[in-house]
Amino acid sequence: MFKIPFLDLPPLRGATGTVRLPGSKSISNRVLLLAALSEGKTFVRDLLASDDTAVMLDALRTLGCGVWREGDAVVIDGLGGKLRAKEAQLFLGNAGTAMRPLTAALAVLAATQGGSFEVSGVPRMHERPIGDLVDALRGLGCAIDDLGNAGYPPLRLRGPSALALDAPVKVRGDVSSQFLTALLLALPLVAERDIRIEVIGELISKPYIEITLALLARFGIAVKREGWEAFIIPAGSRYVSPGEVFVEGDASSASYFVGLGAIAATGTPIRIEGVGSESLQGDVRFIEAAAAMGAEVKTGPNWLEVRRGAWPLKGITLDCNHIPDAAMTLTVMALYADGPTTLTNIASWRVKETDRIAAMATELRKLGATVDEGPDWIRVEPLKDWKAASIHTYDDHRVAMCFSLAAFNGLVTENTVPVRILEPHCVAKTFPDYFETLFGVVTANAADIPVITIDGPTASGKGTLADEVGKALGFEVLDSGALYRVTGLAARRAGLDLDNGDAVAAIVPTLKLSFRDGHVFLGDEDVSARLRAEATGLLASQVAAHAQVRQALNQLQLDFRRLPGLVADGRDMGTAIFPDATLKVFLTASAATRAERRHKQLISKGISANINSLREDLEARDERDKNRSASPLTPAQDAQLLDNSALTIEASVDQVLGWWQQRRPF
Ligand SMILES: Nc1ncnc2c1ncn2[C@@H]1O[C@H](COP(=O)(O)OP(=O)(O)OP(=O)(O)O)[C@@H](O)[C@H]1O
Ligand SMILES: Nc1ccn([C@H]2C[C@H](O)[C@@H](COP(=O)(O)O)O2)c(=O)n1
Repeated sequence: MFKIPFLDLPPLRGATGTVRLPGSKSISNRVLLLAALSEGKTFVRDLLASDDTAVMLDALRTLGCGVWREGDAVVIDGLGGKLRAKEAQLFLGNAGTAMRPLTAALAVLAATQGGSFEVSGVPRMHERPIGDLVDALRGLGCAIDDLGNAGYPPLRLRGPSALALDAPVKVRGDVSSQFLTALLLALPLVAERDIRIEVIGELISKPYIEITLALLARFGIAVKREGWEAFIIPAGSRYVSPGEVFVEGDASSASYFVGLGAIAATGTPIRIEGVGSESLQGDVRFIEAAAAMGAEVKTGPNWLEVRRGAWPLKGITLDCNHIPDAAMTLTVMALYADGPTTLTNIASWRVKETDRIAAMATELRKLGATVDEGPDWIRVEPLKDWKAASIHTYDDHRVAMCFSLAAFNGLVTENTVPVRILEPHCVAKTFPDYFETLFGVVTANAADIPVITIDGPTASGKGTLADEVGKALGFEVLDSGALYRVTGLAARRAGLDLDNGDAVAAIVPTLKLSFRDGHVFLGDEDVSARLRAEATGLLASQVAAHAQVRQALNQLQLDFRRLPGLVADGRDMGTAIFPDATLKVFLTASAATRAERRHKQLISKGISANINSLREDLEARDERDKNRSASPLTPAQDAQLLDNSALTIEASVDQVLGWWQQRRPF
C-alpha cells in the first residue's frame, strides 16, 4: 500500500493482463458477523483484508469470539447467539457494514440477555445516519441511548428490556438498505415466533439485500419475502455454521478494471478474476453500464474479460440505484465519452463515506470537466482540455480508485497531464493494494515515467537520500552502484583480470541477479552485506572504468524505470543513463565529512575501521571515478548541486522534495 501523502500518476497509455480481485467487503463483513452469531467454527476463505474487515474482526474478538488464522482461512469460533462479554466499547472506524449490523445484533442481544455496548467510529461515521435503524429497534423495545447527535453514532445499546415481536417491525428502506440488512441479520437471534419486517418507502440498493438473503440461507435462515415490501423470519430460526465459506471477489472493486479495459485495453482484454456471471453481488451489473458505454465484455462463472469497443466511449443516461457504489466509476469514464453522461437515482451517494455526488463533481471540475449535479443525480460532459489536478479523496477509497482512470487522458489529448491522488492509502478500506495492482496491468511511455537522479561521490549520502525520497513519493529506487559492485564481486570470484573490460563485460549477461525486499541476490545467495564491504566498492570502481562494462549494464538500469516513478543513485544517472530525468541532483560533502560518516556507518555495523585509511580509499575512488573516460563522475549541466556537509538527512530530503515539487504542475 502507498502510505504517502500523495501519489502522482503519470500519463498512462494502455492496459493488459490479469487482475485477481480482493474479497468483497459486503460479503466479508456479513459472513464474519453471521459466523460470529452461529455456533461452532466457520472457516472463512478469501476474506478481504482491509480496514473495514479489521474493525469487524476486532469487534468480534472484543465480544468474545474466537478469531484466528489457519493457513489461508480466518477461523471464527462463534458465540452461538450467547453473549460472552456483557460490556464492550467497539470502535468501528468508517465501516457502515460493521456499524449497522452490529448495532442491531447487540441491541437485540442486550435486550434479551442484558448488557451494555457502545459503538462509535471516525468523525465521518458520526455524520452517517442510523436513525431509521435505531427507530425500528426502539419500536421493538430495544434500549438505545444517543451518545452524540440523535440519529447518528455513537450509540449505547442496553438491556435487558422486553421485546415486542408480535407486531411487524417497520424500517425505512429509502435512505440505506443497510438498515434492513441489519434487521435481517439480527432478528433470527430472537425469532421465537415468526418476525415480520415491513419496509417503508421504496427500497434502494436491492441487490445488497439479495446478498444478505443468500448469506442468511448459507447460515441456515430461510427468510420468506413478499416482493421488496415485507420479509418474514420463520419462528425457530437458528444460525448454523456451514463450516466453510468462500468470499467472492469484490464486484465494486472490479468496476475500476472494467473501466480500465473499456478505456485502455485495445489489444488483449483485461481479465478480472473473482467475480463473474454467477456472482451474488449486484455491482457485477456494472458490466451492463460499461457495455452501454461501448466496452466489449465477456463473462464466465467467476471471471470477466473487458476490452475497448466503441471509442470514444458513448455517453449514457442511467438509473444507477442498483449499482450505487460501482456507478461512481462511470463519472470518470464519462470524461472519455462522445456526449454527456447522466446518472440518476443516486441519492445514497450523499450519505456514504463522504457526500460522493459533491466530491466527484468538485474533483472532476478540477480536471477541467463540466459537471452538473442535483440532490440525486450527476451529469458529466466529455473532457477535451485537461488540467493537471491534485485530487482530494475525502478519506473515500472509491474516489481515489475512480480518479486513477483520469490518468489515461493521453488517449484523448496531445496535452497530457499527470494526476495527483492525495492520501492514496484511503484505498485500504477495501483494496489496500489497488495502485500496485493497477501498475501491474497498465502501460506508460518510458519517457512519461518521472525519474529523479542523485549522483555524487562515495559516502555523500546518495543511497540514503534516494531511499527516503523514493519512500516519500512511492517511487522505485535504483542503487546503480550495487550493479557495479555485484559485477566486480562476480568477476573477482570468477578469477577474471579486472583490467580486461571485455572479459568482465561478458559475465554481466550471465549474472542471475534478483532484487527482493531491498536485498540483492546472486542466484540464491543474498549478497547484500558482501556488496556493501569497502573492498567490494573498490572492485566496483575498477570494473566501472570500462566502457564495455557500462554498456553491458545499461539496459538493466533502464529497466528500473517503472511506474509510478524512479529515484536512481550513482555516478552517471543524470549524465548518461537518464539524461531526460525530471530532476537531477548532484550530491557532495567534504571528504572529511564523508570519511567520518562511513567510519560511523562501519562501526555501527560492528566492522572496525580506520578513519584515515577510509578517507584515503574514498579519495582514491573519487579520483578514479572522476577521471575515467567512460561516463566520469561529474554533475550534469542541468543538475541541482547539494552540498550536505552541514545538513541533516531530513533537511537534504526536504530540499530534494522541494525541488521536485517546483517541477510539478500541481
Ligand atoms: N545528510 C547526512 N547527514 C549525516 N549523515 C548522513 C547524511 N546523509 C547520509 N548520511 C550517512 O552517511 C552514511 C553514508 O551514506 P550512504 O550510504 O547513503 O552514501 P552513498 O553516497 O550512497 O555511498 P556509496 O556511494 O558508497 O554507496 C550513512 O551512514 C548515512 O546514514
Ligand atoms: N552509476 C554508477 C554507480 C557506481 N559506479 C561505480 C563507481 C563506484 O566507486 C562504485 C560503487 O558505487 P557505490 O555503490 O559506492 O555508489 O561503482 C559507477 O561508475 N557508476
